[in-house]
Amino acid sequence: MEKIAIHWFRRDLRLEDNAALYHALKSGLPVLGLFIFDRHILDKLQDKTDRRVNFIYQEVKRLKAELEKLGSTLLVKYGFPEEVWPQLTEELPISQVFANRDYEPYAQKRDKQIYDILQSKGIKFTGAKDHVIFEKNEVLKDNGQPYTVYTPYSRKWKEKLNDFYLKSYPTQAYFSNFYKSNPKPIPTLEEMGFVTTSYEYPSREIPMGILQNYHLKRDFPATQGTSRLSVHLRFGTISIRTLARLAASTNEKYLNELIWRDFYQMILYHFPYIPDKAFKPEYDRIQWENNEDHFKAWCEGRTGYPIVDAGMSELNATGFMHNRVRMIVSSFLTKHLLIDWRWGEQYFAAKLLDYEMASNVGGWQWAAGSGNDAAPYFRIFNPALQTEKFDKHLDYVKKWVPELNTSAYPKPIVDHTFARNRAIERYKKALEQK
Ligand SMILES: Cc1cc2nc3c(=O)[nH]c(=O)nc-3n(C[C@H](O)[C@H](O)[C@H](O)COP(=O)(O)OP(=O)(O)OC[C@H]3O[C@@H](n4cnc5c(N)ncnc54)[C@H](O)[C@@H]3O)c2cc1C
Repeated sequence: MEKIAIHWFRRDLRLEDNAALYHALKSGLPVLGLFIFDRHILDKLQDKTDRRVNFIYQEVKRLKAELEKLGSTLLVKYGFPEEVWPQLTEELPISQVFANRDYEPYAQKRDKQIYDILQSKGIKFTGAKDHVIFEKNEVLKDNGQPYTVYTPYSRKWKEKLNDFYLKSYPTQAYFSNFYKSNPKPIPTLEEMGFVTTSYEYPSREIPMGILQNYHLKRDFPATQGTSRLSVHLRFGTISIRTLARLAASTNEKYLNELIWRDFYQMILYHFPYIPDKAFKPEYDRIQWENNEDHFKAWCEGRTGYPIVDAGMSELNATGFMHNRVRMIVSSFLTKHLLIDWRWGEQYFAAKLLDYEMASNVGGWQWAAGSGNDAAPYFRIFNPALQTEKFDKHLDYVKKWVPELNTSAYPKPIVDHTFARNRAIERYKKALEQK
């Protein structure tokens, strides 16, 4: 059998404008696509109807069908990558492997392990940048250190941006280089321990009208003012280059949000301890209340604070929550309830369709005040004022909390003024400790 190259799809579930796939297709070797349902990740998911798994499954099937139309196929495996790869190298004449880089700590460890396995068999493993516009050390301070504050980072990011970084990889021109194969079987979701659910995922189309008016509407959760593309950026079902190119020519505010995404990816890469520890260590001295009843009420949307409950109810029902409301509920958990931000981060990790470790940890540490460029600890969102400003007519609240103004709706679990003062005192005490 002739030598082949493998393109290992991970968070880049598309054929068009895909960096590593482009390099694979130009390698001169026939290219076979591979996707591994990774048991290190799947085994930890408790909800067997998990929306993310269903989403990935649907997209993997789409990718497989697209490849089969081109006379190729997608190999789909279920297992532990460090066991799947040695097996594949026995079964197939692999000479090179291509994949796009992933900056999460687990992925970095996994890729190093696979790199070593492949190297021991004389197989080259080539990585490419695809998930972000600028990665790792591409945007650094003048002294060579990573930025930890967003504003100067974004300034430098914009200075560095040019057409080269936004250009699409024209993979289509090389589609004839896919390895010719009959269709291969794919394990069912049920065989992998999950249940197939029907759920309508946000569209993969880029909503140009929303991008144009983004700066005016993005903060109002009752309106469709944001793009809802987060799940597609997370799994690479759209290309960040395509989106950033459109953003750069349409709406700077929208581009700024994409820069936040790059920023948090870069922060996680340079500071891989932040999923577990405060970026600013003194914040790990805070004495959290960690009241389990309060945490349960927050998770279930029964805090008696309508905007908080609406957000949690939207999250539980759909796997999505509007950014403004994410900010309010995370501030409420960490400040009003004095519950460790890691509890909230974990809850979001279990529920969010667009869960992305870098952005989620970044968002939570921002809310808790412990992050690299966080809200000052004494800035405590007032849920009532936030509602007045961003959901004046209670359209969002009423949609998600229909029991509002009935006897079924709970009384507030903490008093706002009491909670605010308690948080300021508690934070101050921790930060003043030597
Ligand atoms: C506590 C907290 C947790 C969060 N967890 C996640 C998460 O797990 N995954 C995630 O993708 N985003 C997260 N965010 C950021 C943000 O809320 C979502 O990206 C956004 O709500 C997704 O909706 P959208 O696609 O309509 O966003 P839009 O407003 O249309 O923004 C476009 C894209 O920009 C990126 N983006 C926007 N805001 C941010 C931000 N603050 N940080 C990083 N990227 C951003 C996203 O990729 C988003 O899809 C979190 C924010 C907070 C405050």
